[in-house]
Amino acid sequence: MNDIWTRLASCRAAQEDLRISDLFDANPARAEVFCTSADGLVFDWSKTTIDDTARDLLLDLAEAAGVEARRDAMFSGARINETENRAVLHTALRNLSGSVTLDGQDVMPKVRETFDRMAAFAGALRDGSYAGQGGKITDVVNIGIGGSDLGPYMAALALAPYHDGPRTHFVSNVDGADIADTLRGLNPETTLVIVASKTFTTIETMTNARTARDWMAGSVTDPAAQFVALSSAVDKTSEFGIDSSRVFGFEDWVGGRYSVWGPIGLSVMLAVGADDFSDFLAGGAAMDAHFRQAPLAQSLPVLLALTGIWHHQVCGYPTRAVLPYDNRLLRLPAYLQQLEMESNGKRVAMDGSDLEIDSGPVVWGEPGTNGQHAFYQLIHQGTTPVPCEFILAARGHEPELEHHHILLAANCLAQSEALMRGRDLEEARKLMAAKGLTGAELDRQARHRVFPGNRPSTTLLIPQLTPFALGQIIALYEHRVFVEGVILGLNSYDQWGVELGKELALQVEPLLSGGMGDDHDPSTRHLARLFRELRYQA
Ligand SMILES: O=P(O)(O)OC[C@H]1O[C@](O)(CO)[C@@H](O)[C@@H]1O
Repeated sequence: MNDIWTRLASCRAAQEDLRISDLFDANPARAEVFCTSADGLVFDWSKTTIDDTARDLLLDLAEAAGVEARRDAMFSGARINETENRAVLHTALRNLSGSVTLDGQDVMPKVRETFDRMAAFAGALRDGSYAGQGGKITDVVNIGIGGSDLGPYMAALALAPYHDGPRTHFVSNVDGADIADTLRGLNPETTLVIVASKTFTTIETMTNARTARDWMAGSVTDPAAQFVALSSAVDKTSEFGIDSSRVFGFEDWVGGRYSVWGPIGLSVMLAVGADDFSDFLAGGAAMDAHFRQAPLAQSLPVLLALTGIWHHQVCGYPTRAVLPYDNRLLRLPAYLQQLEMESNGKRVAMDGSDLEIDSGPVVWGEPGTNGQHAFYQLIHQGTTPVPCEFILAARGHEPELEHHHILLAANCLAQSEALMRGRDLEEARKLMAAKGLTGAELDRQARHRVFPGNRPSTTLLIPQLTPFALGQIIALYEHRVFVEGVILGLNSYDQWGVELGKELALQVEPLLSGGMGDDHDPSTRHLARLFRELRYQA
């Protein structure tokens, strides 16, 4: 592999004066050749500096890393999460007719049974046969954090046009403002609280769950009857007092950030119904089938991963932006931040050695067109290129507002064109001359109006943001993370990097109420003292 990395570096070095537009001149079919589709999803990666040589080397890299063998190992239930000795089988949650054996046992009967229980509960809640102590459930509050919040929250917003169940709310932050603002205005007698936590020990979630239970107990005689638990620690859910009929469990082979497909997605199922939720699963399963069957050169997850590797590890661009031109994908960037950065933000390889190459990039983003009026200035004219990943649906859900959708789409395509094309000094000078400027002032003003261009982007085009398409998109990004992780040689499925801060928070807490805390550094002790002083000032 080292040899391929070296050749990739040389290939990039040889591109010093290359402009993406030159690649289109050299190959009139580039727009079609560097555009790959699967099951209605179109991935355009032509507006990048990946030329034929780079593409072939990147594909060699995927092959040399053993992506296909590792992929097959994942789907077959091998314990590829080696630092936690766990299988990685979230894909089983979306392929209900499949069969997967783990330690000699078929895991699917339990998965199907849990799905059926979820669907029955969702049906009962939606038709009112399961009700709160004040009548039909009107509001559902999902309490969770990280993967127990970001996935369902993102999906519930994305599927708003399909939402015909109770209102859904999401509380994640331990900041009391989050739960206070959410519960204010809700009726405890018609509210269902979902405690979503894989471990059922996460301090933020358990603190919020207890606060919600106290809130409920102020109004109803049996608060626990309006609580549901989603967890892989089923024993802990009974300690909390939730009846086993409203506990939906899952196994440790479902990672937190990969868990929206199972019980953690219950809030989404309550909102849109079991049929639409099944379509979401079907979209994920269709992407799984594509990933397993398509050759590397035709595989959307592989190509998305390889553009990521090219931009970050080869070109050295430190971040990438995810820019959905779809307001309902508002939480997709936040969701992908956890998916990508918690999975691939690591400095040690699977075998315990230091990673010899940069791990995953910083991921960030915001829906267009809002981002255009905020940070696109930097994307167009800042000194560091930001590879942009545009996402666009051909159809919206508001036929009466079609002109909005056309404008939205025009902006999306215009941005990727502008990023690639740029505007040179000569053109900028002409613009300034047309405004009547001359001499040094013309030069000065023109320079500010130059766009360097040659900035890479990809575009994912979907027919419409349906439950099926959302499932495809999420599974696509999950597998992209997997492929990048295999190429980098790290374990995408653990998250040891979140532990130290959690441990120290428990030790800092007494310091804030006046404890000695000699174990802490001078700055932390000083800040804690200032915090106490400010807190107790009148
Ligand atoms: O579902 P749990 O166990 O409450 O964990 C929540 C989140 O905390 C983490 O473990 C670390 O922040 C995430 O991986 C996970 O999604």
